[in-house]
Amino acid sequence: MSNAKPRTDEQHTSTNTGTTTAGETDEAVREEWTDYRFEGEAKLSVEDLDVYYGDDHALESVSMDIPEESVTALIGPSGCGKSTYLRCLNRMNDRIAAAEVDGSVTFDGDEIYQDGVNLVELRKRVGMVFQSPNPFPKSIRDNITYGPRKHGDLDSGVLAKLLGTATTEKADALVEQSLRNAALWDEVQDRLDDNALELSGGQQQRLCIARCLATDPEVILMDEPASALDPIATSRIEDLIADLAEDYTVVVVTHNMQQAQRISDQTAVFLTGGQLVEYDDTEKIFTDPESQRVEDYITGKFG
Ligand SMILES: Nc1ncnc2c1ncn2[C@@H]1O[C@H](COP(=O)(O)OP(=O)(O)OP(=O)(O)O)[C@@H](O)[C@H]1O
Repeated sequence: MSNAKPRTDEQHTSTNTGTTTAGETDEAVREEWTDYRFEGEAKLSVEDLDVYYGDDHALESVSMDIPEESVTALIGPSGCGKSTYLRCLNRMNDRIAAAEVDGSVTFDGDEIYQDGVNLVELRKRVGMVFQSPNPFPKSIRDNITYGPRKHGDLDSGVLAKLLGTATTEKADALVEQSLRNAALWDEVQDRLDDNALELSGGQQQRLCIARCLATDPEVILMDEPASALDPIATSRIEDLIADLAEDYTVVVVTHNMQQAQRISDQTAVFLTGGQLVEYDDTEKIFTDPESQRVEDYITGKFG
């Protein structure tokens, strides 16, 4: 999965008391706990991000680098800002009239919060999968080809170059490739013209992932992608996420701490007030967190 590496002891020196030492502020300590270092490039880099919904300060000065080709889990109690944070990464909060975003997010080094950014292009490169499967009420095939057709990608652009010549052949190849990558091909290859709403919930969610893959993203944002699914379907989604991380940068919100431990390379813990309190290798977060509040949260003492 990831090439992310833990910090060295010199870089990672705070104690496990959750309290401040003389002269330090809470902020200073938290910054140290959230300054996750890794080898390789940051795919997304978030700096001093604040989000307000009217008077509600939903995210408070969050800074966080996300390593490429790995799984980053976002955990924390309800209302702590995980979904808000996720939506900042492809500017989906722009669609919420009350949301005001302040700060910087760079994607491959380019600022996404600047004038002139092509949001359609951004959201193709930074795709999103939601909590409840939301396939279009169309055939399985059309669910996959809808986006690329709408954006003309079957006739020009990267997908066209990748996928043969005639448009129909390109579409067939795209459908098969996307469904294979979403681990759904074997189950639906004989029913591509059936309505997607006839699929099971777990199949619908994998179709939504396939639909996202069909637009050729580099990052996949997932907001509790398995919370509406039964244990078997959840397990398939978890396996799929692990596979996807070989080629994509995956950021996933989950309420399920066992799931975060199973699927992620690094975990960010948000707590009440929209604060990122600790960000580190998943194993470290779940076995030896620095913050007492994080320890209390992951051991079920609150939240
Ligand atoms: N569209 C919105 N309009 C107004 N306030 C919102 C909106 N979306 C979220 N909020 C507020 O922002 C805060 C953070 O919400 P958010 O959904 O990001 O948290 P979360 O950690 O994802 O919660 P959950 O785990 O319950 O999904 C909450 O106080 C919430 O009420």
